[in-house]
Amino acid sequence: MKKHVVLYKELSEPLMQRLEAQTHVTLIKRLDAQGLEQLRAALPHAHGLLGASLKLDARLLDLAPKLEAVASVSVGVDNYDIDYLSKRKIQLTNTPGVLTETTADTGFALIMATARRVVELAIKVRNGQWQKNIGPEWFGTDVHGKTLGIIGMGRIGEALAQRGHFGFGMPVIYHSNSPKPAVEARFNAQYRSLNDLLQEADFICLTLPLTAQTEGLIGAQAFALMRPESIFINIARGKVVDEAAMIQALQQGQIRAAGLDVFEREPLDANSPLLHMDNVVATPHIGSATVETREAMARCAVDNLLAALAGERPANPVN
Ligand SMILES: NC(=O)C1=CN([C@@H]2O[C@H](COP(=O)(O)OP(=O)(O)OC[C@H]3O[C@@H](n4cnc5c(N)ncnc54)[C@H](O)[C@@H]3O)[C@@H](O)[C@H]2O)C=CC1
Ligand SMILES: O=C(O)C(=O)CO
Repeated sequence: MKKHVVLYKELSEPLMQRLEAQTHVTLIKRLDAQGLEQLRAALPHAHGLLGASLKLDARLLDLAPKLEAVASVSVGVDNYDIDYLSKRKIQLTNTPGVLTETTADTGFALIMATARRVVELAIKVRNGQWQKNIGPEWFGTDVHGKTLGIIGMGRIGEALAQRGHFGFGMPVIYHSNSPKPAVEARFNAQYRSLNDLLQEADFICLTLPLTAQTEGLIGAQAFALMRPESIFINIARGKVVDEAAMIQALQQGQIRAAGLDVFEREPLDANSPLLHMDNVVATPHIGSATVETREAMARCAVDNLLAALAGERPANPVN
């Protein structure tokens, strides 16, 4: 008998065909109010779930007594109650690795955009404000040769270090759970305490997961340690940062600029002060959002789900 899978993310035709060949699929196209209703109605029959961007807590999981596996189309797993999934012996999987390079590209795009004021100045050109040779008031700051600070030296942190070290001649300093000698050797990187990194780095980049330990890690005290010429980049998760403290740091000139792909609440509120600051580049959580990478992530999630439902060990177990 085929098992029942609930998808809350659309898949490409080839992946859909693969999944449908082996399982009964219920597709929920959008997680709006109606989609959530459909999800609740489908959960009692579900053996497998596949999707992203849904807070999957005990309340929802309790609607799914037959659930065996959840395949997240993401590397971050902060949306899942992992302890409860484990207690219920439900296999959670994620998609590490396949999105690493693309997400590091996004990080570097934010570094370049903030340092060279790409978005702010492109808007001025579009608005007809470029009417004479530009002066220092439109100058940016160099990226090459500046100190790159990475908080969370994992897969994406390393890919960022690679770009900074080999591509831009940047000295790399990092803070992580523990020192990483192989990374230090490869990128001539140096370990720092969190506070030392915040004081020393020209670019402070977050590439660590959202966990109970990292929630709110970068707050008012952390921004107070940064320098007025520092640029803050967040491609990790919004809740690692105290957003109100970050807004205050930007308003008071405690830091030069911020490049933000993730926010405390997503989508970002249209009234957020961040949207009225020339020195903020805000993107809509596009870290892994390329055609190629999103397909690779979906393929990885389908592989994981089918393996788990077949009683095999999936390639990317989380619990
Ligand atoms: N903006 C976006 O679209 C994307 C965001 N992400 C986020 O990036 C995160 C990192 O992804 P990967 O590099 O693949 O994960 P990873 O597990 O390879 O790296 C995370 C690193 O952070 C370190 N870390 C964990 N807790 C820490 C703490 N309390 N203090 C210091 N370091 C700590 C770990 O030791 C590890 O080295 C994901 O969990 C996800 O939240 C990932 C992909 C796309
Ligand atoms: O994979 C993740 O964790 C993301 O944030 C989206 O790619």
